[in-house]
Amino acid sequence: MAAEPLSQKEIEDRLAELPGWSLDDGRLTRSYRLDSHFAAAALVVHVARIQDELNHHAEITLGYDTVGLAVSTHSAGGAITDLDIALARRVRDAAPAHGAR
Ligand SMILES: C[C@H](O)[C@H](O)[C@H]1CNC2=NC(N)=NC(=O)C2=N1
Repeated sequence: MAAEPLSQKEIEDRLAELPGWSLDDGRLTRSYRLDSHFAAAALVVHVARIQDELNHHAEITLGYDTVGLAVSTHSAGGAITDLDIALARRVRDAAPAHGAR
């Protein structure tokens, strides 16, 4: 079944449990800072594994000590759906072990 677009209120309710995540230009976004470039790259690899498990993929930007994520659901016309929320929750739970903040 195709994922349904979330309403603004549903997005806001879910964002309340996703510290640092926000809605930016219609995409769910978060930027993390890490202790080194290698730590940032390791987070990218970890997120890539999560994304393949979920079959849902964000645009990822690797900087010197930063990782930027931006996601929406292409198959829902670029809307925010629970697939985006599920990915953000998995990343939220995985990031602290990398020292991401
Ligand atoms: C065929 C495959 O299921 C789709 O292309 C998946 C892959 N990853 C995806 N990622 C995102 N962000 N949106 C999608 O609609 C999507 N669809």
